[in-house]
Parts: sequence; structure tokens; C-alpha cells
Amino acid sequence: MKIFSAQQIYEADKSTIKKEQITSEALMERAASQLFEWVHSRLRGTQVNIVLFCGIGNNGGDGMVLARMLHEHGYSTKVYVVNYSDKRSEDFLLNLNRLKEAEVWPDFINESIEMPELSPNDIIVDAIFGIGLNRPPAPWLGKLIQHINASQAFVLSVDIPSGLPMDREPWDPSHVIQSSYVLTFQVPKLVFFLPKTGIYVNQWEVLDIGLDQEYLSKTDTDFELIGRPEVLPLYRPRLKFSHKGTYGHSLIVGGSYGKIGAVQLASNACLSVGSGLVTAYVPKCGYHSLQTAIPEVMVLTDSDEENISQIELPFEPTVIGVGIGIGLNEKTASAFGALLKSVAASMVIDADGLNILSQNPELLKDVPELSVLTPHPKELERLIGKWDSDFEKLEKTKAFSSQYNVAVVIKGAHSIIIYKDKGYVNTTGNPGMATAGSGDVLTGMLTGLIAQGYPPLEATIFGVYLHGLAGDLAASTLGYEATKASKIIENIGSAYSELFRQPEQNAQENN
Ligand SMILES: NC(=O)C1=CN([C@@H]2O[C@H](COP(=O)(O)OP(=O)(O)OC[C@H]3O[C@@H](n4cnc5c(N)ncnc54)[C@H](OP(=O)(O)O)[C@@H]3O)[C@@H](O)[C@H]2O)[C@@H](O)CC1
Ligand SMILES: Nc1ncnc2c1ncn2[C@@H]1O[C@H](COP(=O)(O)OP(=O)(O)O)[C@@H](O)[C@H]1O
Ligand SMILES: [K+]
Repeated sequence: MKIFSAQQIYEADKSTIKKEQITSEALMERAASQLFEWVHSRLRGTQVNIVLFCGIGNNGGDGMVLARMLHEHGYSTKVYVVNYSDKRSEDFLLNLNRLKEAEVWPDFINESIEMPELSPNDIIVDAIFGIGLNRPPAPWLGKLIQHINASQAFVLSVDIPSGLPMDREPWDPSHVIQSSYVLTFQVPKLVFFLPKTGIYVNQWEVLDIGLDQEYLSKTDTDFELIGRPEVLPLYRPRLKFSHKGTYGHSLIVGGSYGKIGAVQLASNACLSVGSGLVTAYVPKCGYHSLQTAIPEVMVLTDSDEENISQIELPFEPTVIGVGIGIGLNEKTASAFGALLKSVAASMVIDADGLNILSQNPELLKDVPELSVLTPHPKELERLIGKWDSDFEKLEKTKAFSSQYNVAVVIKGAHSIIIYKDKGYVNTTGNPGMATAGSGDVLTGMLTGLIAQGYPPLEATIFGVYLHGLAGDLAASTLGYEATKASKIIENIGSAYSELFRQPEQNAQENN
């Protein structure tokens, strides 16, 4: 699903109005009836106090229409107009009048008015600011937002939490609505997925308000949200007359004394995702444990007992996953540098492999094109330098990716894959995956997918999604705390099956 900017959403809006020859007010009515249906289908007339805070732009206009519909259906509502400017939008004014015609009389809140009383049992609708927020909310608005956040009530935000800008981090983190649920129009917003801005969104859902499909499909976006529909077409079915040679020979290079487990996890994940053959290259000390733990994996050892010091390969791997548990030893760094120079195959570079690159930036030019780098935030900072916001981080990563022609996975709660100017935002995964070794599993999975012939960028998009899905399946039975890296590997098979599972509704229809 594409992620559009505010500007593009306004364009889609205009294009819809023109093409369908409707008024903007009709589009607002359409959007708000979706909001109403959502609320009504859940409350089914339950008598609960619904308090609506509406701004004076179109987000507030949506709130006005929703208030009218709720009132017409017998809900108990209290409407506040948050009067932050004299520049009221036409559709807001129109719907304010309609609300009054329906005999609902909103109270106006401004700087000099006391904060309204709120109860934890209220349902609050937040329609103060939408995607039009373009400067810091005034201090009194900030206080109102803090007051709403302190109410402990369920807060339903219209389109986006008020106070959250579309293209930057908030000016004051405490002046943003903490939403329980966001009903967002037509398309998800990038800020829902970034660490510093996603924290205001507990859950979100897209409401289809029928914006011009042609505009939406022909317009290129900087970011795309990766869900099952995006991932399924990337899947490469296994062929009946295939053999292990069809699915590539992966090499996993890593490990040092005390960190052989990382190679074990990566090699196991590489096999479990479907690589035909897997060889691990480790310091001598890793030999016995690896051979015992995973009999399917072949093991080559370095001449050094505890560290990788010189990588000699008796075969040509399809792809190399390198860096996990490797350490920052000088000999290891020079062996890694020599490996980069001698191999043309794509690599998946992780952990200390990335740190060696940061410490020796002259090596970056030798990284094979279309390799995949999988940094967590600290490793990314060492590679690209500090950033002052999540947005700058994305820009710097795009520049880095373009400069070296590599894909970069910014790992985290919503891992984002950057390739040149484009970002792919992953939707799977859970906090149970914040555990030792889960990144090693990802490295193995991406390596194993490239081995099977997935082009590196597709392998990365597919693999990051599958990794998160395997983690979700692990957490669904174990809970977050007990989910550990090896359990993610155990669920790779189920994750593949899950990709093809029919939604329950269809399954019932088929019966
Ligand atoms: N296509 C769609 O998806 C549809 C979208 N719809 C809805 O429209 C919403 C966008 O509406 P919107 O453009 O009127 O902007 P909104 O967020 O209500 O702000 C109002 C105005 O406030 C101003 N302003 C900004 N910052 C400020 C500040 N700190 N303090 C004070 N003032 C400030 C700024 O005006 P300015 O003063 O800069 O001229 C801004 O224009 C969208 O989120 C959705 O709910 C649906 O109705 C139909 C289909
Ligand atoms: N809160 C979270 N939600 C979803 N995925 C997460 C979360 N925390 C971590 N992950 C995923 O787990 C992996 C952690 O990688 P990394 O930090 O390199 O771990 P390690 O170095 O221990 O192997 C990444 O793929 C990341 O996206
Ligand atoms: K809002």
C-alpha cells in the first residue's frame, strides 16, 4: 500500500472532486459517514458519553458531521469547537450550521476558557487538527491536548492524532494527542511507523473514502507499506524437478570465541528459509558446536582458533551472509576487507561486519553492488552519522544507499528497507523480537532467500516481512517475553504457510 504525503493527499482530494463532479462538502460527508459507521457498528447505541473536540478546519469539519450523525442516532454527545484561528474552512462553517440546525449547540474553547471536565469513561473524538497542521500548536492548545491525554478516556483520532505533523517530529512531544485508535482516511501516514512519531498511535485503521483510484495508482510515492498483498507476488514457488543445487549455496561467515551461537542461528535460519546448501565459515573453536547443533550445515574453519583471520574459500558461494558475531579484531577486519575485494556475489552484511565498515570507510567502495546492509539504529548511526530526526535519518540512509548501490534495512519496530530514493515499511514483528539473536536470524533468512534466486531487494522486502511474521507466530503461542531467536526460526515454516492461508471469511464461504 502506498504511503502518500499530505500534498499528494490534497491532490487526490482535488482530483476526486473534479472527476466525480462532487463538492468538497460531499466528500466530507462521505468521510464522516465512514467514521460514523465505524463507531456505530461498535457501540450499537450504547449510552456512553461521546465528547468531540473539533478544530476549525476540515478535520474539525469531519468532527462536526460525525457529531450530527451521532446525535441523529440518539447518542449522547458533547461538542467543543477548539477555536484556534479566525480562518475557519468553508466546509467546517457549513457543518457547524447544520449541527446547530440539528439543535446541537457546541461550546467554544479558546485561550481564556477553563478546561472542560472529562471522565475516564468518556469516549473522546479528536478532530482538532488533521494533516493541515503546519506550525506548533499555541501553548493553550498544548495544555488542552495534555488535558485530554490525562483523562484516561478512550481517544479516537480522526485522520491523525492532533498535534502530530505529517513531515517532521512534533515541536513539543507533550503537545500531541495520545490516540487509542486512529481512523485515517484512504491511506496510512508515514508518521505512524517511525519511532519518534509512531508512539502517539496505539492502533490505526484505514477508512476507504473512495478517493480517485486512478490518481492513487499512477502517483509514485517515496514510501510503501509492506503487507501480505505486497509480499505474496514476490514468492518464488519451488519447482517439482528441482534439486538442492537449484536453490543456491549460501555461505555464512562469522563468529568468534563466545559468539559462535550467532552463526548457528544465522545458518539455521538460512537453511530453514530454503537455501539449497549452507556452509558456515567460523574460527576453529566453532567447529564442534556447529557440527553438533546443525548437522545439515557444512563447516569450514579459519586457521585461527578464536577469530576469523583469513578467509579462504574452496567453492564459489551464491551469496554470503557476513558479520554476525565476528568481532572487531584487526586480523578479522583485514580478512573481511579482502573478502569484499575478492567476491562479486551479493552480500548480506550485519553486526560487526557493519562496524568494521564504519571504522574503515574506505572498504565501502568494495561492497558488492546490490548487497544488503542490516543495521540496528546504533550500527546505522556509525555508518551514516548522527541524525536530528527520524526524517533526517531516512534522507541520510537514502543518500547512503544511492551512493553505494546497496539496500539498507533500518531495523526496529517497523523495519524500513531503503533502496535509493524509496522506502519500504514493514508491518510484521512484535516487541518479543527485541531479544538477542533475532537480527542474526534475519541475516540468515535474507542470505537464504538470495541464494534461492530472489533478487536482493525482493529478498529483503520478502525476508523482513517473513521474519516478522515468524516472530508474530512465535509470540502468539509463547508470549513476548519467552519469544527468543531460535523460536523465530522454528516458525519460519508456519510463516510461509500463513502467507497462503485463506482469510477465515473466505474459508467459511468455501464450505
Ligand atoms: N482527502 C482527504 O483525505 C480528506 C480530508 N478531509 C479532512 O481534512 C483534513 C485536512 O483539513 P485542513 O486542510 O483544513 O487542515 P486541518 O488539519 O483541519 O487544519 C486546519 C488549518 O489550521 C491551520 N493551522 C495549521 N497549524 C496550525 C496551528 N498550529 N495553529 C493554528 N492553526 C493552524 C492551517 O491553516 P493556515 O492557518 O496555515 O492557513 C490548517 O489548514 C484531513 O486531515 C481530514 O480530516 C476530509 O474532510 C475529506 C477528505
Ligand atoms: N519492538 C520490535 N518490534 C518488531 N521487531 C523488532 C522489535 N525489536 C526488534 N525487532 C526486530 O528484531 C531484530 C533485532 O535485530 P538486532 O538488534 O540486530 O538483534 P541481534 O543483534 O541481537 O541479533 C530486527 O529484525 C528488528 O526489526
Ligand atoms: K485529528
